[in-house]
Amino acid sequence: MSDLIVHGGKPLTGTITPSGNKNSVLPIFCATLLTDEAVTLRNVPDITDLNKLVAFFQSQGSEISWNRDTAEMRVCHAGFKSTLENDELPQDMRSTVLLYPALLNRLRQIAIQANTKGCSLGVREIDPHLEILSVLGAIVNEGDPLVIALPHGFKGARHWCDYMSVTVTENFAMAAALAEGESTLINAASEPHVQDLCAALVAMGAKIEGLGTSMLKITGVEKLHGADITINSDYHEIVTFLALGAITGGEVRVNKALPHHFDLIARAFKKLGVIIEHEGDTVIVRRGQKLVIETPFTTNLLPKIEAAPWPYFSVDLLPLMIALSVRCEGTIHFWNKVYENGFSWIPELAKFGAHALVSDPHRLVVFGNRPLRPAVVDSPYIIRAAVALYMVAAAIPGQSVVRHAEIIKRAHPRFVENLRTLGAEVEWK
Ligand SMILES: CC(=O)N[C@H]1[C@@H](OP(=O)(O)OP(=O)(O)OC[C@H]2O[C@@H](n3ccc(=O)[nH]c3=O)[C@H](O)[C@@H]2O)O[C@H](CO)[C@@H](O)[C@@H]1O
Ligand SMILES: C=C(OP(=O)(O)O)C(=O)O
Repeated sequence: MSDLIVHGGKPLTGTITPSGNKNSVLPIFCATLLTDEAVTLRNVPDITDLNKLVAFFQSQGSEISWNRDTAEMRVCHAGFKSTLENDELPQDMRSTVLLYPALLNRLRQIAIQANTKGCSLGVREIDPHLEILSVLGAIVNEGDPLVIALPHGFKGARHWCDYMSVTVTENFAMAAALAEGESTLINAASEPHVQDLCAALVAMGAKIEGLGTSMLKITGVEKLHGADITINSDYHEIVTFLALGAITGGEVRVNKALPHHFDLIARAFKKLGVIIEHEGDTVIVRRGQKLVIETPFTTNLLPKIEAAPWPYFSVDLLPLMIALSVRCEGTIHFWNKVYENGFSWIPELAKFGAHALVSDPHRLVVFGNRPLRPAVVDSPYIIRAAVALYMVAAAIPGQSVVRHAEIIKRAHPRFVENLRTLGAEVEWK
């Protein structure tokens, strides 16, 4: 059941309620291990990454009750064992790194693989994580596996990151929340999910200033406590359904959006001719958008969408814009300032008849509106590349197949069910 069988060419129309953001729920779920008190989580998405972490915590003695129908979960780690049952932490997901601060706090020593895999967008570095853990008092012993020890607990410190890393910032916040003294992180990431984690830590009793900025100041507290936390909607999923409406010519409404996330996202859509509207917390793409790439006033400038750490346009949303541009009249340049392997899947687009040139590992030019045909394509291990390939298939009359698309389940529960409510003909096989 890993391939998507797609009968495309129909305008997708209807209303979607998005699920909780994977990149918010995973760090928040890992942060629950920082307390022995019960934490309630709401709007919890039933995704494979989270299920792996749940299985890991349960094998360690944590009590977890998860009502998947109401998306509510209660977590209590009072019974968490003092040694690890299994040498291996959950695999094939970047968020495994987010277990380090709480595990070190509880166990004082962990062994980890230097090669933690997330999406195959590029080298997923471990060094900046080891660096912040060391700065905050941990000792890293070379070897395979690497052994990290925390003999005396985390100690507050000041650190300036090489670059704004999402999970490094999240790990710093979790470790510093229970460190002795004050900590400062400069060049911190500020993605909505980083802000969500910091807000969740504050709800658990942490003292954090600078949420949403590039400098976090954290005063360590002795203990964190239980809390009731609602996971925010997944803006990646919201953009996915809006982009699907636009590429198929249908009208899609997505509710429960946070409008303040959408200024730059709406600008990116507009560069592709698509107008995004808001009615309260509902975001709308109207039927029959004219997919034409906006012409800049500056002569001899190729229109571009560039992705970098927030508040730039999000790199995880770039594949969705690339897919949309394939149906647009005109030529556009995409610049992925983050990952060196983010365009590895572009040759698959050519199988549909699309014309796209990867000019270097970070830059792509799409020559839009070429005649398209159904195709059988292979998804890489990149969530939104699989979604992007589906988007193009959904826009082309006839049967296409997106092989190995099951990676979508890492982030988007009920993906196919949601598509069917919009009138899509699609199934897992
Ligand atoms: C679980 C989770 O939250 N995963 C997200 C998190 O991964 P993650 O936290 O792993 O991503 P990072 O922010 O660390 O960036 C990924 C890689 O990009 C490179 N890099 C990044 C920024 C930069 O200015 N310079 C640079 O070189 C580094 O090699 C880095 O290892 O953030 C990524 C970037 O938004 C998203 O794609 C992932 O979905
Ligand atoms: C890259 C992603 O996730 P991860 O960092 O977990 O691989 C993603 O969600 O697109």
